[in-house]
Amino acid sequence: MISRENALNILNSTSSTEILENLLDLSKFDNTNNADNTKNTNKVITYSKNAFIPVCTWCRNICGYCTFREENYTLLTKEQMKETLRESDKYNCHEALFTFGENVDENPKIMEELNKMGYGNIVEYLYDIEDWCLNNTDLLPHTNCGILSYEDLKTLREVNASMGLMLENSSSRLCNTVAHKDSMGKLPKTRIEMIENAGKLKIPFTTGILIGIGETKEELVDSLFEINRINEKYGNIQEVIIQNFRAKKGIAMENYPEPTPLEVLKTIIISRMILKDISVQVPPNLNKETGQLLLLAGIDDWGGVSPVTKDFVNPEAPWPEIEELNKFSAELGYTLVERLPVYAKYINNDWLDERIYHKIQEIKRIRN
Ligand SMILES: O=c1nc2n(C[C@H](O)[C@H](O)[C@H](O)CO)c3cc(O)ccc3cc-2c(=O)[nH]1
Ligand SMILES: C[C@H]1O[C@@H](n2cnc3c(N)ncnc32)[C@H](O)[C@@H]1O
Ligand code: MET
Ligand code: SF4
Repeated sequence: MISRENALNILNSTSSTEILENLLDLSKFDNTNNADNTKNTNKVITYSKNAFIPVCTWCRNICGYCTFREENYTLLTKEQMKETLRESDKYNCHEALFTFGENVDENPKIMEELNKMGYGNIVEYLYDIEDWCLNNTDLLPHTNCGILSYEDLKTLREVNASMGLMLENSSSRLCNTVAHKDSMGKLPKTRIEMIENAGKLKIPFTTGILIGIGETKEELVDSLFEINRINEKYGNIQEVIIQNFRAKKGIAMENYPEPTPLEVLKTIIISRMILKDISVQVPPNLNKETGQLLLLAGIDDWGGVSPVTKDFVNPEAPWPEIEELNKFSAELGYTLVERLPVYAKYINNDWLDERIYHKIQEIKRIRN
């Protein structure tokens, strides 16, 4: 691992020689997350074929960068979700990504709708559809819905292969800025507590940082060290998403500059140097022009890509075709390999509920 000071030097560097030297240095940090540790030497880059299910678009937070949240919300019916899941099953997708607003049942209108359908809260509703998903399709649920309590995480572990929550950034200063001032759920302390609870419960976990939301370089570096600290303690972080802020019409941060390609590249370099035994993921739809350079800088995962649904968080950014991603990766000698929402090294009874473990064996039997 490098020091905080070294990481900052890399982010601050304006020398092309120095940046290229750091790229070469990456071979010393062969720390990718793969059960047999051969992923990097074998030049493998993974992705997960998924279905994006935006369960509900209301949210108790109002983040300055978000277009997902709607006051005039939609709460998907179970039938609507089943239809997407059935369709995605036909395309051999193996991940059902349930991403939605935080604590949506704090909204009394939503609670009323849930009660009418026979549910006491949103977690009961989610559990029910994820249970259906496991019984009726070959998709494995991954939930990313914001803050959940220890008890809720424990319940949802029974029906999820992995779960996720972006740390976004570890600095509470951002809670006084346009990014997070109306988002109590983005308080780093609360987010860190949930990621640690997932660790205590042995839930394979996805987290990440959102770069370009007004953080300083120090805050960016500290966020990566914080994620690594949690993983050293619990070993539950399977991957870190380096998500680049995208400016869009209608958000409070509409006129904020997006991170430059070089900022993203340097962030990937230091991520590889700081994060030990953790995959580094970059969404290909947010890095269409520069994705290949990020592969050069050591990313080893493209994240979820869907042949059926759009990215509801970034709906203006279409997914590349898997064939295109394949060509894109092959040009640098990388083989594109599909993975499940849970990484290989966590596929055992210690990290997965018995039912999920069995389902994965079943899926593997069908595929092989
Ligand atoms: O399509 C998307 N998928 C997103 N994903 C999906 C992700 O790429 C995959 O679900 C994971 O790699 C698990 O396979 C997230 C998952 C998380 O746990 C946390 C945050 C994200 C963010 C996004 C996102 O903005 N868009
Ligand atoms: C699902 C994840 O998507 C990210 N997210 C939300 N809005 C944007 C945006 N404008 N650009 C890039 N990423 C965004 C946040 O990090 C959230 O946690
Ligand atoms: N609302 C959750 C969060 O920001 C899930 C992703 S954004 C739609 O953590
Ligand atoms: S990013 Fe997530 S928490 Fe923030 S407003 Fe959007 S849905 Fe809510």
